[in-house]
Amino acid sequence: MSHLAVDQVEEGDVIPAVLELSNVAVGYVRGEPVLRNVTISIRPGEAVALVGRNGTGKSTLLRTMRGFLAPFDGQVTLKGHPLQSMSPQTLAATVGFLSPEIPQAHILVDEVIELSSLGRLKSMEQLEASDHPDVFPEVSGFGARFLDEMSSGQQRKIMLLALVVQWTDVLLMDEPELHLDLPSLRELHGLISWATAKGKSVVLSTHNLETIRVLPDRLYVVGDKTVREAPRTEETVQALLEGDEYVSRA
Ligand SMILES: Nc1ncnc2c1ncn2[C@@H]1O[C@H](COP(=O)(O)OP(=O)(O)OP(=O)(O)O)[C@@H](O)[C@H]1O
Repeated sequence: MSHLAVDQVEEGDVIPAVLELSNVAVGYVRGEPVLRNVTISIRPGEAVALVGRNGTGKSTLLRTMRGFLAPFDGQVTLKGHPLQSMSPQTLAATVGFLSPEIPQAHILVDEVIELSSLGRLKSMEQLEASDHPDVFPEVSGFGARFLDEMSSGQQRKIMLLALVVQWTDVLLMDEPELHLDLPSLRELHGLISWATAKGKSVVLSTHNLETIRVLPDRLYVVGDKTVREAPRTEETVQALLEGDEYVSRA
């Protein structure tokens, strides 16, 4: 199934979802799902944020979207195909995943870029010379540095660039703001907007107020063992600040 490029879409067109969850129940112990009745549709070129209190299931949902966790019930489809039937190679080539943990690998940044881009780019220098999001300039000269000899924020920036160079249709980010300083938060938003402008879909979990207020096209609140879409309004933000899991529907 092919997808329309974002600039080919006209008003009234029905844009096929790139990633769909239908009535999904998922968790770690059968019979005790963390989430149930989850129905979500992610379209090309949109940024979607998952918000909600600690332990409600945002990471669980992202892991399900990446195929790391199989649903107990319901179905996840990627570009119209059941995700569970896809090969690990196809899945990895279609859905990228940024984990909140930083890999403690003694590996050069140039190697991270080369491995992540499957050899398309050999170095940070080649990344800089290619079509790329113009962000995080302070790590641009870090090609010959080791990942595990950098600060947490610097590592996070490299991993964000590594996610982008995978060139997947879907980018999943579990709390991408972790360790970033305040100016870098704006750059993260720039990186995500760059990706969505290229037709990529971004799904991220976040506890960051600025991200929630300015970034996502759509917002899903995770709570009460399920997921609800909510409008990106100040009213929703206030409800989230008060810990109200019954945030009104969009
Ligand atoms: N590997 C695991 N095995 C068993 N239970 C788990 C595992 N990982 C998470 N859980 C449980 O699943 C529930 C949801 O956890 P999850 O990490 O998805 O929450 P979250 O919304 O991402 O939280 P946070 O905002 O704190 O990152 C929690 O009750 C948690 O204890």
